[in-house]
Amino acid sequence: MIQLRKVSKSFSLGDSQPVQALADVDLEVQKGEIFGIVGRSGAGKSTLLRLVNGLETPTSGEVVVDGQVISSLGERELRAARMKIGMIFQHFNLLWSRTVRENVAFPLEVAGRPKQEIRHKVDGLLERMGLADRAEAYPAQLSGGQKQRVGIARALANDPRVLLCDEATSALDPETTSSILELLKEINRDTGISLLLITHEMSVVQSICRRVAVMDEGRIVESGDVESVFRQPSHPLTRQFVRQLRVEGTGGQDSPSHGNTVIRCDFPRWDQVWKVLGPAVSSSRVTLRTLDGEVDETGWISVQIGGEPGEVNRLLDQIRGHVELVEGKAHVS
Ligand SMILES: Nc1ncnc2c1ncn2[C@@H]1O[C@H](COP(=O)(O)OP(=O)(O)OP(=O)(O)O)[C@@H](O)[C@H]1O
Repeated sequence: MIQLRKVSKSFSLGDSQPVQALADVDLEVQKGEIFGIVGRSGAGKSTLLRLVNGLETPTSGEVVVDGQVISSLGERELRAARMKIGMIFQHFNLLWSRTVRENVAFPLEVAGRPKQEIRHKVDGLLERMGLADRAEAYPAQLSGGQKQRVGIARALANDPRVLLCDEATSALDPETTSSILELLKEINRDTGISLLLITHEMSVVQSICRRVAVMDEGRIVESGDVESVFRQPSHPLTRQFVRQLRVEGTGGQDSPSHGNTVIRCDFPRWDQVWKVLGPAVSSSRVTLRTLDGEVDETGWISVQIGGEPGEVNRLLDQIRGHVELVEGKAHVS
């Protein structure tokens, strides 16, 4: 569905040396898959997304979306192609002077759809996003999670084939992050839309992606199935990311449901962490935050579990199936 073939992008800044944001990137996102790209700040993730929706053109190489070479389309064709590529953002990018309904209607108005069709479509999307009763509210009157739901509804308005997610949960607390990720999973399941998301949070990748690519200095340094990459990370940067397994919360101000459950896990080897916690996290709506410890150095990590109490208990029950869990301590032998 999305292909990058030998894509490089450099930016020239006056007389200084050009900045190489992407170098020789090959990437393929299949139809209906959820693909994650992780990397530190400046790795080139946003540039990659901007190339996919045609906001940037590559210095060399080719970007193909749904069979169309995005990088060589004329202005009018590009506008039409962009309608089939939805995008959601970390800071939502909503129109603040428009109501929820008007925000979602906006891309349909731009596409010149008839009024009646717009009304019908927007009603359906608001219903689907659980926002029907907030249709006449303004973005400033909504919570972060609700704002992102408006962003998602707006991105889906023209029935795109691809949804690009730019750090879509980075500004949200752990519980809201879980609900937004769950919603994205459902949308992917129900519509078969392909999702390409960029994030610096491995927990996001762990929760919803099937495959992942790790970027560093404009290059993809490792990629593959999430499970195998997490189990046996080969690049030092990937190891660092996997080791973190960290959810950046809201500046340490945890909601009550994110702060109550802390377990210390004794792991003889790093790969056990993924083996035990990975499947449990994938099948429940929880987030994990590593508080302390390094498996390689201390032999344990302490993990704070966030989410609804029922979901947290479900995760603990699943862990119990694999490890001995005694008074907040899990042992793997
Ligand atoms: N329009 C631009 N002009 C000049 N340099 C740019 C431009 N856009 C990006 N860059 C440079 O390209 C490199 C990659 O930036 P990019 O924003 O793609 O990284 P990123 O991984 O998304 O980082 P972050 O997570 O901080 O957003 C950086 O060195 C950045 O300064």
